[in-house]
Amino acid sequence: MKELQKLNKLFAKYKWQLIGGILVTIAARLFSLVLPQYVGKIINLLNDYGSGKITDKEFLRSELLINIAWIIGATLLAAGLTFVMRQLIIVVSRHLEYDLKNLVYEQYQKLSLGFYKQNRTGDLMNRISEDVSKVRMYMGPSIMYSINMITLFAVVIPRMYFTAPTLALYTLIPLPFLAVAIYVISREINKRSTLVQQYLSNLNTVSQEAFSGISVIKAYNLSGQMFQQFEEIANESKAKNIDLARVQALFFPLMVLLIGLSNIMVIYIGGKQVIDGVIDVGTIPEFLIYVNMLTWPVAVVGWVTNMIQQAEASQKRINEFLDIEPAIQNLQPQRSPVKGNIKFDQVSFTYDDTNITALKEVSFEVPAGKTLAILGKTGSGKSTVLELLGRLYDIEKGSIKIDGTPIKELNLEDLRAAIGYVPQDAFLFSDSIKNNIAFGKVDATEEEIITAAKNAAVHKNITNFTKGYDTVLGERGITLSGGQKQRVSIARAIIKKPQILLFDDCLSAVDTETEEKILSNLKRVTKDTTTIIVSHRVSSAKNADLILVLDDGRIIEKGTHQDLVNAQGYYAELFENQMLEKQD
Ligand SMILES: Nc1ncnc2c1ncn2[C@@H]1O[C@H](COP(=O)(O)OP(=O)(O)OP(=O)(O)O)[C@@H](O)[C@H]1O
Repeated sequence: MKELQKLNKLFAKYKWQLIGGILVTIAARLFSLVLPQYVGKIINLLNDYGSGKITDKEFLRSELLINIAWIIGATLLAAGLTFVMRQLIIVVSRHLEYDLKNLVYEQYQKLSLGFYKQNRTGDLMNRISEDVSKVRMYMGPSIMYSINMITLFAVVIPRMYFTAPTLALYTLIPLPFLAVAIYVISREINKRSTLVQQYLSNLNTVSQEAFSGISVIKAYNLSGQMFQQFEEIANESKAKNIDLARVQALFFPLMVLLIGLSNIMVIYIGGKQVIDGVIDVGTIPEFLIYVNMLTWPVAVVGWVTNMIQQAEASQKRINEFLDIEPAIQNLQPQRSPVKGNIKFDQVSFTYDDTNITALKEVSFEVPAGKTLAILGKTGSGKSTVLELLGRLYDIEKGSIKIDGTPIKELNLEDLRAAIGYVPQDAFLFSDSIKNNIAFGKVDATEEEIITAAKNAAVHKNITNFTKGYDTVLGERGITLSGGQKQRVSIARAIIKKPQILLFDDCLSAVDTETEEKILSNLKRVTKDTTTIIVSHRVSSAKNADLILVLDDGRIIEKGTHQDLVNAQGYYAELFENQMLEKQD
């Protein structure tokens, strides 16, 4: 139960509802005890009438009516209270589930990119859905059934014992066996359902990948092979489901068998005691009802024990993530406005997971409002410079300052709010184009959205779609071309009017003419914005105030376009080649 203790903080928030739920459960159980006693009384009355002890029919009728009224009244009350009990405890467990999901989601958002590299998305999804659901079973149903069971035992067993001690003993003998049997079976059911779940998630992964990559599968004529792979997993999944069904099929027959045994004990031992005059005949139906009332709670002992064990295991997995200290922390509670002067001083950076040193002693400065272009071969560290500026990773060596302050000392929210980042692989949500652009500025007006799209040279493309800005993208919508995606992503960054704009090779999929148009628009609308353009093309870099050429994490050339052309190095060669390509 150590892991589950973490939930106590959440429980505290709903303590009054929970205490209310417990009291209502106890009351509901007490009222449900009226039925067996009054059924016993009715049978005794009828027995007395049959044996001639009662002769007054009117008296018998009114007595029966009174007893039946008691039964109806108490049963209705017990039913009403059971409803309130579920409303309180189960509803609280849904609130707790919601709180726990939010807690995990909030933590996920705080965790760094490094965390996401180390953990698979499927695992993150599982912990926030499957595991949280299992913990909810502990927070709601197990608590409710446990209280129910304890109250019922505390009241029914003494009552049985005082009414007929020997009969009580014989009746109760099969019940512990039932508890153990249910425990064993439900443990087996859980083991097998976990396997079924695993196969189901394999099936989902295979089908999802197949559907996402349907164009590649068709182009390479791999449909048959993919189907075979699917069929193999589907067959294994079917086998696991049959295994599960086999054990599940044992659950109810076993319960019926053990209840049957208890019932036979009541009738056999009870019948003998009635003949010997130890108990009256009404005790037999009274006990039969008790046995049936106790069966489910007894079975629940095994079931709940299992549920708690599973919740403990799930909470352990959730705690593993909740206990991770986010690698990137906000160390500055005060607001820190950003102007945009960027200075890298001897910055070196190694990615933890690959151990690749992506940047080696990199130093440069970009005054606020100026433009820097970074060129270099693939893998030379260009994107890393941008990621470090947004504090997606923290550096160990050197310093990165904005407006003279080390970025770690800036308020993290303000820093990120000041940055408009267009990543290499533009990610667009399955939503309208309008909302995808407004993602950069939630309260953007229609006019702002259109202006941003015009500046990103994508307005015309958008208006050509029948639904214009309301066109839905992604799975249920249209697929944009690579270049259109990049430009929508640029519109999203510039609508934010940030102090710093970071473009990671985001003009690679547009033709040079459109590239020129976007760059000149950017120059106009972002004249006070510090801009860093990462590119493979000289055309994107040539007008920058400063150009860096990176090679294997080091700066090998640095200067203006003219400086670097004169230097006759990598940049000059690239420039010449690209000029030649243009002429071809
Ligand atoms: N998240 C990461 N985890 C581990 N290693 C990484 C990560 N991102 C990049 N690297 C490694 O760091 C080095 C620099 O990568 P980076 O993406 O900065 O290069 P780049 O110059 O932007 O390349 P490209 O032009 O192909 O985009 C590469 O060797 C890359 O494999």
